[in-house]
Amino acid sequence: MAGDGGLAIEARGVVRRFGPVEALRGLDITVPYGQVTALVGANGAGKTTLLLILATLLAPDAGTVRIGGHDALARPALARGALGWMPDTFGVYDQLTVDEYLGFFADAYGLPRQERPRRIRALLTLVHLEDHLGLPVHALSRGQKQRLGMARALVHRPRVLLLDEPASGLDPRSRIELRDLLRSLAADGVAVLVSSHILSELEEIADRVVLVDHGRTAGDHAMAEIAGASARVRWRIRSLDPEPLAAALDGEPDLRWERAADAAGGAEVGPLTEGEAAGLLARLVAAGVPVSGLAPAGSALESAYLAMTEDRR
Ligand SMILES: Nc1ncnc2c1ncn2[C@@H]1O[C@H](COP(=O)(O)OP(=O)(O)OP(=O)(O)O)[C@@H](O)[C@H]1O
Repeated sequence: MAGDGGLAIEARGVVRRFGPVEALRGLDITVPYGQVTALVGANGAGKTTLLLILATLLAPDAGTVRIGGHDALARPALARGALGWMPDTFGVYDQLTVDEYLGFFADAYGLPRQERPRRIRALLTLVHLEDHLGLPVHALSRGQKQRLGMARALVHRPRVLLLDEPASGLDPRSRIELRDLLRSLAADGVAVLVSSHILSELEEIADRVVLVDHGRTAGDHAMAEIAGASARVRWRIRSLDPEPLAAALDGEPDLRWERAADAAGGAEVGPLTEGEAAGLLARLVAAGVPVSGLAPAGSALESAYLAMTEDRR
């Protein structure tokens, strides 16, 4: 349970093959309670395979998996009771109404009958689908189905939440709401493990980032370490006149830079820390370059991801 200092997820040496493809090659991961942990990695790195194994929906060929303190391979039913799972594709049951759908899962998880209507209403309110009570699931848009999937994952108040690409079909407002929901679940002690390719969004949601590469864990970092002032990121510099900027950047020893591709002109430099960028800015201004802007280019997590995966391509 949350607060006992135990780990929500602890998987060691997980191997999974699909014929000749070794999707997971001895992967290790630990996920604490009360935090949002992001799972990132290239297409085919093994994220979905890992999430399916953690959700007890796919058996590994080797390794150990503990979910909420339960051995997920020996006692999958106990692990399932502790976890909520939101896959990247919405399942079947399209003919049910929204409340029948949630009622079905409430039944499956053994929620007391008298508690059910209140729980379903609370969940629909939580994901802003309260006006859709009684509507058939197939009448929902993709983003609305995704929000219903989130409600489904939370039906039994799990302490461990596994989400595969939860934001992919969501509009901007729903994304912000999802972010707030995940943060508040983590604040309540829930362990959230979320995979996504939208790194700029993960940067705002996650406390930790686990990088999966070719079926193994290739990095495990606190977000503060990646996105804090000491993190090295790329910077965009704008200048009223691009030529003196280019000349000054050419004169900087060891600086990596290239001209920015957009119409506004300017350059992209780095990766540099905030302090190094400030020093560069001071030198450019002192050299008379008409600098009109300096800002991080893209998200810090994107920069860190590119740096971490650079020599693995
Ligand atoms: N059912 C399957 N049958 C055969 N190969 C599979 C199966 N599922 C996954 N794989 C292979 O295992 C590897 C890992 O796939 P997985 O879906 O876990 O990657 P991913 O990191 O989730 O990728 P993406 O970011 O594209 O969703 C890939 O090479 C994939 O082709």
